[in-house]
Amino acid sequence: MILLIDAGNTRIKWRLQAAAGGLIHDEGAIAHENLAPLSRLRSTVAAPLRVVGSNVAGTETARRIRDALGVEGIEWLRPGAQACGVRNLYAEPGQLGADRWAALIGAHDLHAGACLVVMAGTATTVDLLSADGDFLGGLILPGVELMQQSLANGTAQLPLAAGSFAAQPRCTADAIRSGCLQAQAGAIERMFRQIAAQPGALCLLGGGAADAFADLLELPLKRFDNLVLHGLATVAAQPAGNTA
Ligand SMILES: Nc1ncnc2c1ncn2[C@@H]1O[C@H](COP(=O)(O)OP(=O)(O)O)[C@@H](O)[C@H]1O
Ligand SMILES: CC(C)(COP(=O)(O)O)[C@@H](O)C(=O)NCCC(=O)O
Ligand SMILES: [K+]
Repeated sequence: MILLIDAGNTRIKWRLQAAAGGLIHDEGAIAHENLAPLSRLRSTVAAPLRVVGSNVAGTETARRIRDALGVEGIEWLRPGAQACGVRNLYAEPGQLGADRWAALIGAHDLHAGACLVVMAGTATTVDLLSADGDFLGGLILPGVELMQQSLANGTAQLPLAAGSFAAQPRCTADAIRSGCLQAQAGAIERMFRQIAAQPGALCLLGGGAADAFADLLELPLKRFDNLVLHGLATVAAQPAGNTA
């Protein structure tokens, strides 16, 4: 059995499957505060269990996950210069978030053409992947919630209110919500222009906040909620994956 773990800044997503490319037994998402579901999971799985993960939530999180699972050897993905047909063109490949790296590997495995890999999580990342597997570069934006919070935190008059999207917002709450959603959608559409002319160019969208603006996007779009986990499975299926 293999357990795949995507530890993000808001939540920890996990998937238990028979083998790297095998049948999915169970999956879920949990808050950082309560890792008990991972301990329960471990106790229901007959050993041996291989654990492969990506973590952008810090070393303390890695330690807590290890303790909750009661395993020593978690194979954490380390972004490098290349893996599974994807080449990392970051000036310092190791600086790239492990979740972005896994998602790019997952995207390249799923889609033959150029794609824009968008993950709407705590932050929103918008990453360009060429048809031949080059990660060309990408954006990091505050996620939808962080954008709204930053306005409430940084101003006297703006509340953290539940607004709705409007093309022409006419109240403060709607203006905030619409501004944050348009910022996300606009950044994504502008990045997509760089690959739009290529045959089969596609935007792959995932992450917990994707529903908030998916409908606004005017581009070829495919929702894929577990791109990071799919990428981790792709890495795990390699004879010598780029994990440590
Ligand atoms: N049940 C939920 N719990 C937490 N966040 C959620 C939930 N549903 C939607 N969200 C949104 O999804 C974001 C977290 O998405 P996720 O992909 O798990 O992020 P990360 O990988 O950064 O942990 C939150 O910022 C929030 O906007
Ligand atoms: C950009 C991120 C904060 C996104 O994290 P998330 O929203 O998934 O929790 C994460 O991928 C990260 O810490 N990256 C390291 C810096 C980089 O990718 O350039
Ligand atoms: K993530």
